[in-house]
Amino acid sequence: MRFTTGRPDFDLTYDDVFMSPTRSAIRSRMDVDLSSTDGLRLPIPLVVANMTAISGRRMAETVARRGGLAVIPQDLSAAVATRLITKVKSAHVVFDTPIHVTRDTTISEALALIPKRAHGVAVVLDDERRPVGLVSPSDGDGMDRFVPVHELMTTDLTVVGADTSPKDVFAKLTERRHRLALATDGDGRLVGVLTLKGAMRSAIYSPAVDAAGRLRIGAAVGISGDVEERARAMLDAGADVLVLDTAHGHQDRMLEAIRLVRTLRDAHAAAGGPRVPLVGGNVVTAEGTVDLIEAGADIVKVGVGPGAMCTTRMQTGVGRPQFSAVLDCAAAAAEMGKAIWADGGVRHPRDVSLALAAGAGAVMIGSWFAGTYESTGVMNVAPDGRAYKESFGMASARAVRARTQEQSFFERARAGLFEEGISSSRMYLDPGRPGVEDLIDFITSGVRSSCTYAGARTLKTFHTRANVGVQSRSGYEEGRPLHQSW
Ligand SMILES: NC(=O)C1=CN([C@@H]2O[C@H](COP(=O)(O)OP(=O)(O)OC[C@H]3O[C@@H](n4cnc5c(N)ncnc54)[C@H](OP(=O)(O)O)[C@@H]3O)[C@@H](O)[C@H]2O)C=CC1
Ligand SMILES: Nc1nc2c(ncn2[C@@H]2O[C@H](COP(=O)(O)O)[C@@H](O)[C@H]2O)c(=O)[nH]1
Repeated sequence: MRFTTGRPDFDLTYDDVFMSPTRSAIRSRMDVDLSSTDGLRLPIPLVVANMTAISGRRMAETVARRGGLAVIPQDLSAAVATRLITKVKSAHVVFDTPIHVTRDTTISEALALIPKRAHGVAVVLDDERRPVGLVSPSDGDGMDRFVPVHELMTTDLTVVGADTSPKDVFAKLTERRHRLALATDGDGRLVGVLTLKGAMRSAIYSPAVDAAGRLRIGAAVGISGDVEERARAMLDAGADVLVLDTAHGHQDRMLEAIRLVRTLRDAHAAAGGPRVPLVGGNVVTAEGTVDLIEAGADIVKVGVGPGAMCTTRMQTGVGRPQFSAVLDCAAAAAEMGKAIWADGGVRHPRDVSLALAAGAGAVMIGSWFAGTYESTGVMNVAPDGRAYKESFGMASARAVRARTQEQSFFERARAGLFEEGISSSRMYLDPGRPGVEDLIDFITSGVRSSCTYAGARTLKTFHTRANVGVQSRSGYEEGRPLHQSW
């Protein structure tokens, strides 16, 4: 990456910079290879932040099917995290996990379940798990809430074999003018569902899979509890990446934790398990990056204070504008043959492109994904009718209270003093992009386009070719669309 007019002597946020187009030989945006350059070779360079309000089973499955990776938070008990990893590992790599109900489920129960997934229906199963109907929210219009679904379900179904290709599913749905196909096994039992849009996406995206062809998932390990026990449990559960995560990653406890987990990971690999990459963070300096890599991190997580739930900078004055932090840490990691994740502060597709231009191997996103069907929260409806989910920071009073449940009253009260995140925020679902896959489409199409403007077929080349300028506030404002006349 180069600065058009030289690097300024102050640090830069994503908003402070823009990219100039350069001559390109790339004929189509679809010719761009979006594989991550962090050593994980994820088909798309997106990672879901290990935040309790965001990253759970549904998020992990859905994002991995489109080629990204979700990291489950450290605050889940080892037993819950293990069950979650097992479920993601047994999920189908193409078909979405269905919402299913029985014939006698009431419409009100079905309606409560449907918003948990983006496909917008519940499949009605018989006692043998064979599909017999579909219910969608409109089926409940004007109906008594206690009516069993078999009285109002649709029975005109498109059923395909679980080995049908996404393109064939798309063709069949188009021919039948249906929106959703049900995939069944040889005994007619439900395996999964695929919408028309899902079939199109499955033909475009490749899933992020492990050596055995199962969906990939990462797990976070905090540094305050029993690091060894937690890391061992996550390795045994089959996590594909371990993320050692704390606010101030450039501290001795983090370095000790990385060394310890590296030893466990190496023993796990020597015993025939995979060599699970270790991620450590968060830091914002080249020195921090070097120290974490020397301790054994394969990837360093970069970002202090840019997050949407974050009060660190206001509370402490500490942090660093994220574009410069990513640029310096990525350069330091690259010199050691390693990579970084740009973590936090992403609000538009352009921010992802700029982080990749600055050298990030992948980009971690939290709050933006909180306002989707797949985040862990319960769907709420505001008085104005807009759907939203509640999100909160991992260093908020709410998260600290949950994390310290086992500790004494004194320790809990003391921990509560160090609040560095917000405990409640409304993340509205974008009616045009209510699912995380809609946001992934939005982001990856933006990044594909950025790459072709830079004449780059891969993200490695994009980093080399990106031509970055520094802009004024009005330069940034000029680029914002206007939804009404001025
Ligand atoms: N990227 C970011 O900007 C930030 C991210 N977070 C996220 O919040 C979650 C919780 O992190 P965290 O609060 O570190 O909790 P942890 O449970 O990881 O505990 C942090 C440990 O480090 C010690 N510590 C020393 N200095 C600091 C410091 N400046 N800030 C925090 N801890 C310090 C703490 O001891 P003691 O309590 O005795 O001081 C504690 O033992 C993580 O997921 C983290 O990524 C939190 C804040 C900023
Ligand atoms: N200072 C704080 N940072 C937090 C907190 N919870 C999470 N985080 C960090 O934010 C990113 C995600 O950023 P986003 O802009 O995409 O939401 C996450 O990975 C953490 O590093 C917090 O309570 N305080």
